[in-house]
Amino acid sequence: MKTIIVGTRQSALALTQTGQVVELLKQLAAEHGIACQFEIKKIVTKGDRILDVTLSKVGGKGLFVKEIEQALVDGEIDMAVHSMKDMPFELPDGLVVGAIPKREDARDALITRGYSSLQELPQGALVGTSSLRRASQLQHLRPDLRIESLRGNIDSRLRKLEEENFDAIMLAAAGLHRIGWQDRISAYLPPAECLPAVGQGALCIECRGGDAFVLDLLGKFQHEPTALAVRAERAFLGRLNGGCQVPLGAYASVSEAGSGLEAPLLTLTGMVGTPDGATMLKETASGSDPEALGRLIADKLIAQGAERILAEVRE
Ligand SMILES: NCc1[nH]cc(CCC(=O)O)c1CC(=O)O
Repeated sequence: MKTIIVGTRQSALALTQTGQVVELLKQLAAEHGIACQFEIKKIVTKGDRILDVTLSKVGGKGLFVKEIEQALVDGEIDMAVHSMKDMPFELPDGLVVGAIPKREDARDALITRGYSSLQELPQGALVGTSSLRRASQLQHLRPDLRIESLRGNIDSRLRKLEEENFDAIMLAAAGLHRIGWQDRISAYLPPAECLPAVGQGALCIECRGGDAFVLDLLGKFQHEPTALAVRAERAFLGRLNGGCQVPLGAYASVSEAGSGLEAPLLTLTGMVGTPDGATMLKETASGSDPEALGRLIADKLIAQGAERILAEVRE
């Protein structure tokens, strides 16, 4: 019997989502009469080793995926489960996205000490986040809030909420849902208030482009509406040379076409803002070609000065 070795980071979230993916793949394989078994292999990435430094200062793309991709190229693993939002725009030679499964909640969540919404936070409240995207949008809505850096895995960030006197922190809802901690969420921020990171809530299953066995299995795991939305968001990201360390967000929704004959319609909103939230560029458009739509929104923001904002942040 064929053994598929699945590589993952070793954070609580990574292990949980990889375990969930493997369970679903086992069911799929059984349904299709594909004989295989799975083995999970934990890999430590650079992003895991330097959890005490702000990501935008560490620099470099793909902090959470590089070592795992190397293991794929070297044949030490056959498949990798990543959070889509951690994926750089370009994949190394020889590797492909084998499947994009159905998206979890894409929204950001606010976890507070006793407040039930962003609006309810007291004047000058202290909010922990190391994401420039979250900081920019929070400061845009509430210029009075004080924002301080907060890194670490989900579990350690929740601990720091108590230990380091934050009034609130922000995390992706998807991660909290996956590890069963949804009851810690005080409020969800709708995309109209806070656009999520490109690909947030989605997973990326990566494999070798020449591995027909794995590609065949993963092909049955793909969720087409999610894949279309992620393609549009990542086309936007690619045009702006973005990573997860710049104040840029995007969210695409997909409406299934009525008759089933025409292509599904995508609606994409993208934003680029200054870290202090004073300038907030945002555009929305609809279309059926995900790459064209992503580039269109990026070009609209570039025409308003998005590249200047991103260049200043990268310096
Ligand atoms: N940058 C870290 C990261 N990468 C993926 C997730 C979980 C959510 C997801 O799968 O999108 C998180 C944590 C967070 O932002 O709260």
